[in-house]
Amino acid sequence: MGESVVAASVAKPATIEGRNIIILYGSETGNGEEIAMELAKMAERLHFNTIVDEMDGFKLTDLLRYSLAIFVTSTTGQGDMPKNTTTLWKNLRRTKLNNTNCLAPVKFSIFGLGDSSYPKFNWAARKLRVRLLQLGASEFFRPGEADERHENGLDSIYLPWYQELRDSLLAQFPLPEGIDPIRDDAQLPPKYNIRLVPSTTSVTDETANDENGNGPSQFEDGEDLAARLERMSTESPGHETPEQKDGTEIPIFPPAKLLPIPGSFTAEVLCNKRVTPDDHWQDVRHIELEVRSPGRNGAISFAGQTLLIYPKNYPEDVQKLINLMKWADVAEQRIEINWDKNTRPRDYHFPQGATVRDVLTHNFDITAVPKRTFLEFMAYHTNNPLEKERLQELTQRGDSDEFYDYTSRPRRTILEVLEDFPGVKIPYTRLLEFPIIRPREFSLCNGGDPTVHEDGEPTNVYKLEILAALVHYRTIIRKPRQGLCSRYLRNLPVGTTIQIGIKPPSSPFAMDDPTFYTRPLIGVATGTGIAPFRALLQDRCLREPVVGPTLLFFGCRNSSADYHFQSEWQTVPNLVVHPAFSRDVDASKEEDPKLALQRAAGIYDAGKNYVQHQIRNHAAEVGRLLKQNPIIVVCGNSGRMPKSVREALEDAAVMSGVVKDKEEAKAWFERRENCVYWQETW
Ligand SMILES: Cc1cc2nc3c(=O)[nH]c(=O)nc-3n(C[C@H](O)[C@H](O)[C@H](O)COP(=O)(O)O)c2cc1C
Repeated sequence: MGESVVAASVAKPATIEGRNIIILYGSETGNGEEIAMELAKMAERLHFNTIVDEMDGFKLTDLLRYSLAIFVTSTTGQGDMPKNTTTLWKNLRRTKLNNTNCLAPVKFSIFGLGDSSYPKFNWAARKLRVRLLQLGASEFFRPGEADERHENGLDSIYLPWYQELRDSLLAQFPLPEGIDPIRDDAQLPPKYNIRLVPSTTSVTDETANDENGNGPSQFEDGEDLAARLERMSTESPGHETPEQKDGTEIPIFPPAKLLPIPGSFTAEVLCNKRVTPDDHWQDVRHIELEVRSPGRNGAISFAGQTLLIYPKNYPEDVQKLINLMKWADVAEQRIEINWDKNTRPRDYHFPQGATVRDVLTHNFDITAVPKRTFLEFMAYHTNNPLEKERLQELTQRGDSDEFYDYTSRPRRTILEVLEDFPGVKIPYTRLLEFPIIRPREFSLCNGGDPTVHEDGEPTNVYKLEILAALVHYRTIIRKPRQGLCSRYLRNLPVGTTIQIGIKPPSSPFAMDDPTFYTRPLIGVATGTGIAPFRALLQDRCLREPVVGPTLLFFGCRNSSADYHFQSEWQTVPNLVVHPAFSRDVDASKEEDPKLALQRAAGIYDAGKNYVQHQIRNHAAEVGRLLKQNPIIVVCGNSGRMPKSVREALEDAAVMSGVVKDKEEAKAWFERRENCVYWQETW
């Protein structure tokens, strides 16, 4: 029933006494976790008894039980360790461990993930490595440092490192005679078991027992999802279905079922308004949410915090996958998932009483661009030799270009890839091989006091606001693309209850430090990067009657299209704004000989006026604030912007006489006693 028509061969690793490895990861958005999982599979193929876990899931003393350890960690915030490393990292740094050599038995290697546009590139991995060495651990293999900025992203460094690590493991820890590594064309057994639950059975797993008694796949009007999809497919196109501005149908919105995610809560959508003109290239939404906080009335500050939104798949996409995989007969059945001991990933939260259709809707990102490991997995589940061969070719680790040309560059989705390989039939028992849907992060754009007041009294209701740029573009194969969350937000109806979370600020200073409100602030923001800056300004205005001087450099395309919150700036005390419009070119200015000279010196570029040009244009103002121990906040797109801005600020420091030359300027911005530098780019 719904089971694979393709019998993939499964090879179990041998149990070899003492051949243990532990792979510990720190990850914020899943890249590090993905790499850790892939390394674990590689180690299992080499017959290591392998454990993979978040760093926080692990005690320092337990580390000593493993002969080998691989650490994988990204860097987050301002050169910080990811949240799921905090406890282990704190324990490792305990002063009483200094000079103890307590990790002498541990042989380790470390792989860092970072982005070289941040001033503290790969600092988390570097700090961790230094501390492990200080405590006496030794390296069995060289460290790796991947950079998101490379042409093929993290893979440019990761793939060769992976290959060398594998060779090194085999050379240093050879297999006993008669045991060979498990070949890549044989599948490893899963660490979980999925079974269908007969409808009369009561199960104790979190996937069962819907407390509210609601059918898991029902709309608010009670109509069953499967029935509605069936009805839709027999209706003429457009019938009853409203149209979007571009003439395409608005698809049925995903059901509002909530997931049992610890720390998350619900919010009601109050407003979902497009703030850029219809003919502007980008659809930017101002979204307002109402949150009820039981037991808490009055002031609460959200400035600098990040809102997490949990998007869902559209029913039509889920149906497409069900048809492709031939899962129709199991789609509405409840499932129970059991994990091998100590292998349950912490971020899997299935709806109560979940069916196959439910987990496909709420948990798995079926429109993500597939990772190499997913294509490898597909190869196990086709009987078509041509498909198998093609998938194996695409996933060769030595040649990442072919893989990128097929997946990342055209942004092909998992659904499309499965359509390209119709012979692939994944059994529902391997559902967990699909990538998990992760929450998307948005900086809150309101601060101050977001409490809703009634009759002058504060209530326990709060308003949260975000500014979301929806991802929608055509790829090199001319296919229109939308991000999973962008599509979710684009059609999000007012009045819907959605699931959200809040992440604390990653700011390098304490937000409750009173000097934060009076110190000068230099803000550099591009596009929706203005969101956290607006929240900070609202906070500063509320808290302190004397707000420190504030200088804002804001970059966008046009003064008339995406100059967000322009009308609000006049009311903010002590604020000077210097916008930069990259597409508004004033032809008369181009003829100005003074500007022509400035352009030649890279100070003014009439064709492309970016924030970095404006920083240099106003070097004297910047210098005045630099001398007063300012907070500097840089928000917006990653890429070249953060580096160009840093260079422009260094130039401004030289031009205004704060420092003597560029070299001194570089060191000046690093010193905490001169300024606090906070970069929030994505
Ligand atoms: C808010 C934020 C802050 C970041 N800060 C840094 C940083 O200070 N240094 C760095 O090298 N990379 C930084 N990065 C880049 C991440 O390390 C990189 O994107 C990595 O692939 C994320 O992996 P993960 O999904 O496992 O967390 C930052 C990324 C984000 C989104």
